[in-house]
Amino acid sequence: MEKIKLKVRDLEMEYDGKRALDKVSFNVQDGEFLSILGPSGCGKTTILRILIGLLKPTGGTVTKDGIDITDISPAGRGMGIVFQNYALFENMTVLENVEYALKIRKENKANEARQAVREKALALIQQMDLTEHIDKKPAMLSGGQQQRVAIARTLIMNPDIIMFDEPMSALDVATRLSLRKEIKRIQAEFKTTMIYITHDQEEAFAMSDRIMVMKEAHLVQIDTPQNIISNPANDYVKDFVLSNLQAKIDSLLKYVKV
Ligand SMILES: Nc1ncnc2c1ncn2[C@@H]1O[C@H](COP(=O)(O)OP(=O)(O)OP(=O)(O)O)[C@@H](O)[C@H]1O
Repeated sequence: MEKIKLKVRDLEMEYDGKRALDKVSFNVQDGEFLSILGPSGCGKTTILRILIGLLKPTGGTVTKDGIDITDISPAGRGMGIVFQNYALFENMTVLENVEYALKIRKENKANEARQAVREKALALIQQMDLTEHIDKKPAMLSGGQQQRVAIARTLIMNPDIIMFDEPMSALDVATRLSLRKEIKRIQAEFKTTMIYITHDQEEAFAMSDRIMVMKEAHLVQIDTPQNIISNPANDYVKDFVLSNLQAKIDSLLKYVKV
């Protein structure tokens, strides 16, 4: 039976009297890949910052595994986040970046714990295909490699939910495609619940179990990619989601010989 991982109810956010979220409610299933899709300024990042605990909502609740976490600090939520700009420590090597958070947590423990942290970091670095770059600083890596370091650094904390805030927007097309596969592989292997913010329709349709479409502080539709295509909630969904995909299909069809 499906289990609800996150329950979001009537989420509201106001910045200086301006509404950025208006009564947004949705569930995220355990192990699900949910994309939040919408144009710039519709409230995607605001939702993510509230879910992870960096921002306190002006109204509504967030429940994880049946426990109200609305007022719990980010560190106590067991969630990880991967940012658009990687947010790596520039003065640290790949290994130091990946180890950092877990090392801090276990700082006062025995050498044995430190050894365990090292082993876990090495295993993740290998899994993310970064072994040859282990002693390099972020500036010496490509954008895709830096994003893989950022993902390894998140995974070392064993989060049961990982949020991605437009993680591919600075990357070229080929790197995006390989990182998409990598993220889906991690999801399958670790059974992690993933919430993925994007304004790229194709990315959302290629990766998601369900897509949540937003417009101007409101949730417009949340459903599987198939159902959004076959049954868009309104003209906005049809235009924003589908016409953009159609434009891509049309441009590809030019290359098809009939
Ligand atoms: N700290 C803030 N102070 C004031 N207004 C803010 C703040 N953060 C966001 N907003 C406003 O709230 C609305 C939603 O912003 P948000 O960043 O959540 O949108 P978004 O969908 O993530 O956009 P983008 O795709 O451009 O990142 C926007 O109108 C934005 O200008």
